[in-house]
Amino acid sequence: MTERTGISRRGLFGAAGAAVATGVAGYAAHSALATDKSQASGDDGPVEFHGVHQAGITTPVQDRLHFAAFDVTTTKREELIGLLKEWTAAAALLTAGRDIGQYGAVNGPDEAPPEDTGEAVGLPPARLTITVGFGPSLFDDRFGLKAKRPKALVDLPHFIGDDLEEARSYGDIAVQACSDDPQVAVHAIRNLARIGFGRVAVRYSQLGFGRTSSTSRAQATPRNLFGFKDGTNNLKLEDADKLEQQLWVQPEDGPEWMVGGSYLVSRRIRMHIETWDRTSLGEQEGVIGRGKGTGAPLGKADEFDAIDFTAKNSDGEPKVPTDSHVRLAHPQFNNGAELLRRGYNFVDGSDGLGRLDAGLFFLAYQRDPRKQFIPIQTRLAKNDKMNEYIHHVGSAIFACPPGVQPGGFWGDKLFT
Ligand SMILES: C=CC1=C(C)c2cc3[nH]c(cc4nc(cc5[nH]c(cc1n2)c(C)c5CCC(=O)O)C(CCC(=O)O)=C4C)c(C)c3C=C
Ligand SMILES: [Fe+2]
Repeated sequence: MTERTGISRRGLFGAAGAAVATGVAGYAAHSALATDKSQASGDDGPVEFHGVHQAGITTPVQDRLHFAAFDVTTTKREELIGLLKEWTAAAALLTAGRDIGQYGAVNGPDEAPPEDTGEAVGLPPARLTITVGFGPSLFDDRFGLKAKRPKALVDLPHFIGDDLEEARSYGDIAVQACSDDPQVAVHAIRNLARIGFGRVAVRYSQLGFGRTSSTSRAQATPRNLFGFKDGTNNLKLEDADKLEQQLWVQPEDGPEWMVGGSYLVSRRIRMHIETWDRTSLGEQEGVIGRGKGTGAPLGKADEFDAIDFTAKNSDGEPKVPTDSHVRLAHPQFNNGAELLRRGYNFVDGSDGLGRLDAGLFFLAYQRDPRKQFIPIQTRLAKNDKMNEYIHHVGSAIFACPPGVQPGGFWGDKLFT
């Protein structure tokens, strides 16, 4: 497997490039870029790629997303394994803020296409994480993986109101690239797709421009396109015990190759923001079950106050309505089940009917979707008042293996 030989995008002009005579002028031009920090904001450093768990799950949610689902087009198991090895090597470089390949974007021979597409030259790592998952369809007969399919990797049932588009659903392999810089996230997916040419094809991809949750108490809670704080009662990386209970696959769960991994459910959810925007503030708050300004549970003052489901208004009705989103999704009414949500807002142009194609690309990680996403969504699909303003148009589920150890590759234990 390729070692970390890639060229630093910011210190592009050191020893590695000196041996290559071509493109010397290019070095100077990019060197100027490399010292220009104007494109960076906040902590623009790298996130460690290797570890017990994959990065990009509990990592404090970055601002931008490029998500892609791939269909595997080769039928050869060895080619699939080769691809995962190449992807892993490339991802270790990309997340470190380095060009991929030996020569990167601008140091290779004139006669060949550059190994790296180049649009991230001069940009910092911008906390890029790349997270991979395997869909149920990868465990069909093609690659001898049938017996290795985890029991928890179920085909999601049809939920009431589902209006799924095949072309925006499912997929053999998911790649979630998150970064604080949209160009860095897009560069990652583009280069992985390019490496995969002839072995995988992009089935669909989704850009997300604003995070809709926080996965750390150090992060402020962002707002979704309904204008509400989203992610208040999310699983947070500081809650180590809860993460073992609710997020990471445990040895007793099996299969062995998934221990330390997690299951990802993605849902492309259209939000009818034009209708929402004509709805009164009181109605909006009743739909969510929280105040729009503070994010506090109805009847409470602070965002992080506990929700009191027994509190009543003077008319005897619950302050947090029985059909409100937070009531129906709360662990108290779902057998204790929780999710680690790290979804993103999207606006993908308009729908031809005078409405924005806007919504939430919902991403939720969990230990077992049979006990978490499926029962929660079943409840929401039946009773959630929010259903008047949303509909689900894309859906997928993936088994995300544990983290990669140095010298290993994504899903290596699956293929042993
Ligand atoms: C099946 C799981 C969920 C889907 C699908 C979902 C869609 C969805 N949610 C919002 C906005 C908010 N959700 C909030 C809380 C919340 N949502 C879920 C699950 C799903 N949401 C859970 C488990 C929770 C936490 C409930 C709790 O424990 O209190 C909130 C409130 C703030 C917060 O706690 O995060 C908002 C706002 C939208 C707009 C949406 C689909 C478009
Ligand atoms: Fe929600």
